[in-house]
Amino acid sequence: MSDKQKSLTYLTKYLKNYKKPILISVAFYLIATIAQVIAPSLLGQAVTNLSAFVKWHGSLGVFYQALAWMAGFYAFNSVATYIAWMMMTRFNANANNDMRKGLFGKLQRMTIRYFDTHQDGQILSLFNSDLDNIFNALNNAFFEIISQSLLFVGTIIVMFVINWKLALSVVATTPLILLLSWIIMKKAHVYLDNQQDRVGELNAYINEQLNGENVIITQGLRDQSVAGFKKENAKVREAMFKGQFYSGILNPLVSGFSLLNFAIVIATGAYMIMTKQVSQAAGLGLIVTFTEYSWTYFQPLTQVTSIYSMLQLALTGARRLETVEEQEEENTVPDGKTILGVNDAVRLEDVHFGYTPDKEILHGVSIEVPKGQSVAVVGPTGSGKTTIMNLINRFYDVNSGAVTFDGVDVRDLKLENLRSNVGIVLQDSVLFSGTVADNIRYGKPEASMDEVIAAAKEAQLHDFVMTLPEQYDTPIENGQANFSTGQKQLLSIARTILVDPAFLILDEATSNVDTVTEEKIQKAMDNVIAGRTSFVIAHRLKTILNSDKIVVLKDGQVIEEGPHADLIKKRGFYYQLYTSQMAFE
Ligand SMILES: Nc1ncnc2c1ncn2[C@@H]1O[C@H](COP(=O)(O)OP(=O)(O)OP(=O)(O)O)[C@@H](O)[C@H]1O
Repeated sequence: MSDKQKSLTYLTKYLKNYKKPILISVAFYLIATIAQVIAPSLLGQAVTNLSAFVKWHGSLGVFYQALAWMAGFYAFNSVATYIAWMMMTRFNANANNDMRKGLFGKLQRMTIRYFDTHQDGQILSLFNSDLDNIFNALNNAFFEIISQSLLFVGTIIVMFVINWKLALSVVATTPLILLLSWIIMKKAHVYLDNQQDRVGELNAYINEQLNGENVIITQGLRDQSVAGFKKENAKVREAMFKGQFYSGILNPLVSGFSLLNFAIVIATGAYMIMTKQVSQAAGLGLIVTFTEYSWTYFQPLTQVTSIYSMLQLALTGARRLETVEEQEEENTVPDGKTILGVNDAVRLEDVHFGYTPDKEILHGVSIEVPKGQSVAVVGPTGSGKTTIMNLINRFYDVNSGAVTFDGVDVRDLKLENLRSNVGIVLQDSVLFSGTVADNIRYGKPEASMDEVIAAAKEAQLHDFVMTLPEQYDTPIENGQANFSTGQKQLLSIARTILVDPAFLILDEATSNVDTVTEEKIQKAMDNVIAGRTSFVIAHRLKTILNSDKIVVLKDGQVIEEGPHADLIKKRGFYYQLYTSQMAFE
């Protein structure tokens, strides 16, 4: 699909529900245009009558009558335009609302791959730049184009009906204008597209730097961060300048041509009077009428060129949003099977997987986590531990082999059913706005306060919550500053305990917390693991000594497995890992 088709597909999709208000507004614009197009001919009549009066001293009745009609038509034009504008503003707000909802909903259905490969800032700019551009264009440009097109066509028809020679003189320069506009618009289109892409990149940079502010400050990287910003900002400035420059020169160009046309119209009218094609009075009337028409005729051209950049930015936005709409969604397997807990085992069976086709990360990994047992996976950084978690939870699909729950391939399970059976405690726990209790209840909103407190106790969080000013009703402050990393992880464990998943994945993170918190986390983890089928990604071997089985992963392959004591006896890779870690404890 071409870029233009993409933009139109997107806009049609969201605007087609508003056919009725659009048609009514167009109808009112049509009425307004008819009034606006007729008014100048009345002005001409008035002038003809006035000049006849000056010459022959007849009656001024027609003059006053024409003036009154003209005022009436202009008033009618204002009222109809006002009604059309009101309807359009309302429908635009609703359509933009639909687009925002559509985008957010779509993002919620996207695959993890999309979020892994797109920066937050780029995604945010869809909301705060692209949708805004569409809103502005719909409000200020879309209907302007409709009304101006109607005015344009109407003016041409009326001009040719009144006097074809003068009508020709008005439209004489149009082919040249259209050719020049086409050339300039093509150039502007490229630069305006570029402008939006650069704005997206700048947003992504700002977002990344703000997220990494702690590191920037502690590592003394502020100058570097500002230098990076200046570089990205300069790209935006350059793209904006070029985009606005090319789209901006259209307007003065067309305005220049419209002035030239006044001269052409007056000269043609004067020529017609001098060559006696028309009487002096009628000729003067025609000149006044056609200078007015010349203005009305050029108005759409100047208007459209002045809003061109706005329109183009909206089309670019629509294209970028349509690209998002086309993205692959998570396959929810609506007709899939369901399981009720884990009754046998969760298995990885000869799994091969790579995030990209050219780089395989897991090379035939097989792991079995029998019901009720805790299996830990250890291995050097980058060996593929987190990748296994991503496959079990079906964030990604295997290239070959299978991940099975009680023998059922996860790809055959309803996604909702799979996720409801799996609970994950991540290293980086996220708290949402709301109270502490709301956050513990996150996965089970209907949980009673007693259940919340019991989960918090089991997760070793209760004592800390009792020290907070409003205890379980304490709001999570912006930026979650009232919670430390360790406390956030305890809260995340409490959340998981409350949901009571059949299968648990723990991405253990005891590395950057103090020893007291570390002990608490350890205790909470032991509590949450007890009696549950679980898979623990271990970074510190001390924490997994009691696991039923330890799987050692290296370069995407299982090289050893068994209980801690057996692996130590074996004196292989695990033994080396363990002894080197213990030396630092
Ligand atoms: N979203 C991704 N896209 C592409 N490659 C990825 C992605 N996530 C991880 N990788 C790559 O896959 C490999 C395994 O990464 P993974 O995160 O599974 O390792 P890990 O054992 O969990 O490491 P760590 O102990 O540091 O967390 C690495 O080479 C990593 O660069």
